[in-house]
Amino acid sequence: MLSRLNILQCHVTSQPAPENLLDKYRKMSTIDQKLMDDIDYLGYKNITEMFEAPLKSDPVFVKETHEELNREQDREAAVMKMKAMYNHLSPYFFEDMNRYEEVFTDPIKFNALAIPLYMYNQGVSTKYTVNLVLFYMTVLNLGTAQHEKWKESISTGRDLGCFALTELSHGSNVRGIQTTATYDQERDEFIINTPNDVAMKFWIGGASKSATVSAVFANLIIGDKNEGPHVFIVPLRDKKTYNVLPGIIIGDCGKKVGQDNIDNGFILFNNFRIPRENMLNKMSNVTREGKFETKIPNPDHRLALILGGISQGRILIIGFSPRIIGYGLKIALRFAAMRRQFGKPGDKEEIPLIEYPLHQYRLFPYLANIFAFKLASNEIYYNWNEISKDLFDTKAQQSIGELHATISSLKAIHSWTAMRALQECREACGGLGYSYYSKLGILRANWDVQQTWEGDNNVLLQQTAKYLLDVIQAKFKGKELKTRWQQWVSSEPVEGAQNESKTDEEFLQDDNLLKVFYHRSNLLLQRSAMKMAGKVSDKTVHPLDAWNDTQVFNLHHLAKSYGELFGVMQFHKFIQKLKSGEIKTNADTVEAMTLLFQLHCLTRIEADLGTFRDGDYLTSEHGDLIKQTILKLLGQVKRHAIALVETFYPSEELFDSMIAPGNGDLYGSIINRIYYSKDAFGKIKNWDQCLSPVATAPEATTGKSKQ
Ligand SMILES: Cc1cc2nc3c(=O)[nH]c(=O)nc-3n(C[C@H](O)[C@H](O)[C@H](O)COP(=O)(O)OP(=O)(O)OC[C@H]3O[C@@H](n4cnc5c(N)ncnc54)[C@H](O)[C@@H]3O)c2cc1C
Repeated sequence: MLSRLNILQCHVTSQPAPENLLDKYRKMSTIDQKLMDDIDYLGYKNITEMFEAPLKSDPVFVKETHEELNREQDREAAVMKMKAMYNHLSPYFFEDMNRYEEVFTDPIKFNALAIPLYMYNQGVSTKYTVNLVLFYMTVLNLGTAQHEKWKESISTGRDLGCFALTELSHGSNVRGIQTTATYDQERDEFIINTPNDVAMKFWIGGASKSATVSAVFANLIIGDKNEGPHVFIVPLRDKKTYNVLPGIIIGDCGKKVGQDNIDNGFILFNNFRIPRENMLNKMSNVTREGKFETKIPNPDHRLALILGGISQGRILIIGFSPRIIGYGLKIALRFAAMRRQFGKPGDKEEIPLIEYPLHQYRLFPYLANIFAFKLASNEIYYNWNEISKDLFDTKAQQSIGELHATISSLKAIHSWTAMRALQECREACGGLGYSYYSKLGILRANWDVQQTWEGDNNVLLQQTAKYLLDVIQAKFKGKELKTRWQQWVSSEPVEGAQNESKTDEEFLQDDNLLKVFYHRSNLLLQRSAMKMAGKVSDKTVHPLDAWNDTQVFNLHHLAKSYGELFGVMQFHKFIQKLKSGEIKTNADTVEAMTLLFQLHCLTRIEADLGTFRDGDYLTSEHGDLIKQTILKLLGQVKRHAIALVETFYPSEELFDSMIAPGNGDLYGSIINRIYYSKDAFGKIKNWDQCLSPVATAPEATTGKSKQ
């Protein structure tokens, strides 16, 4: 067998050194890194830097595309990496034990903390967040002083936590779960039980191999009364032997299509006993005498609050979506700058992909999305602390409801868009995008589940729609609701209204573009409300059927439009501050942001032109103007595209893609990586069986065939 060395010696580089196209495009614009950092880290870049240091220095964190592990090794590695991160971070946290709460309850700080691990490997980061956000935060939000020891054992790494809500037969419908926690007054214990196979806890991250303790959702049973789902801390494994405790069965959910380094498991409880103190009892409590006490008497409201307390996972998805799009785009746009295909006859060089309007149209709108999404998530992060401190205050339920409805819509819009963006980036890099070493496939496969967990997107949008209907109904009744973000809701009929701009210039004004989005959301909200009212007034129609029958083309569309409107509102606010000089930056950055704002609005309008044309709010001339302007904007954005993506996380040292090297040597990077990949020059293991004749093959006739 020819050794790698022989091959490399035989290899002759005959290509002249190509022009460094990446550098050429990079130098076309100067983007203000400080402003980009302000948007990204909201003043806490020092936290991000502290948490990325181990990724650069500890050899356990080799670059993802340089590892080719089987499933068990991959899972083992994920736990070890998580533990390594714990160890590296411990000095920061243990210097002041309040830091855990401070960082985990503040999404701005938590976002800054989580970015490095998340961009390094989504699976490792998930392991970390299941333990520290889902388990720890559940105890923090729903527990009391008696549960402090669990917070301590998780934060010191003496326990690994998991979060067990979903069952095999119930995910979105949490009320439908069947696991029970029955109070046994005689022994002052709860008996946790899985009544049948389909009620087994399923998909539980970390359960199958590593978690020692779980926050379990179960129906609280006292006597013969079911008080609905509550949360209980249930130990799972003996910490000396790591064996599953008697009375519990745990297994693995099998291979997944992404994040397969997480050991998702199923759990069955066979009358497993826990002390009464293990019930998280901030909202409801069971006394020694077996009396149920609750601060929130309405069981639906109670469950909503229990679930509301764990929305941190959702707000992380909202914030990570633009960052993952940024990673994908950094790969795809650098590639587009370096990769040439086709050219005019007689031209010496072929054309770089980034010059093609079609390529620009596929990728640049996602560049615009990034800013709309980052600004939208920042608005949520800023408001979260103030609103969530009243999470369990019944008087603050209007603002909690608004926050929840907005988060629900943004989680859906952002995670869906990120999924489409990663797919487009993959395709935009052609066959080389399909290579594992491009990293695009890894990002996409790992991202996919974000659309489903932390609340399925389509189900979450129903909650947004429900809130918006409540707002307009209150308006119709003349009630003034105190809202933060719903000033756009109008009870004046908008059906049949036309956009008021008189000229093309007026149409393209920032304020007018924002109005276009206001109009769409009002139109969809008023139509949905009318349709619902019509159905509900028909007493033969069950309210649930009325609700479901109003989803398609109405409520679902409305909830999505609100998420888009929210992003446009935040982007608009930001642009006004840039233009007025309230935010100071250089001319290139102002130009880039202004172009992207317009591109964002116009491509979103173009994608839903049918709705805007409905009732002639926009005319066909508007449609033409929008398309022509998009084309013009694409050409203008090109000059900023590479400079922009290069401001995004991660830095060069941690950036991991064979097809987007920062030095501009695309083909050198690919050849180098492929030549040195495992088994690049070997032959198939059972090669002798490849050529063994199939059982019924006739005798070899080579050389004897008739001519
Ligand atoms: C990799 C992975 C890890 C996970 N980790 C955990 C974990 O650690 N802990 C945990 O508790 N759970 C976990 N989950 C479970 C996850 O939260 C659920 O999968 C999610 O809530 C969706 O529930 P489901 O799978 O039962 O889907 P379903 O609720 O069955 O939904 C299936 C489809 O039906 C649609 N649908 C449902 N209801 C309606 C309706 N009323 N109207 C219209 N359409 C509807 C949904 O939009 C969806 O497309 C994990 C899941 C995965 C895949």
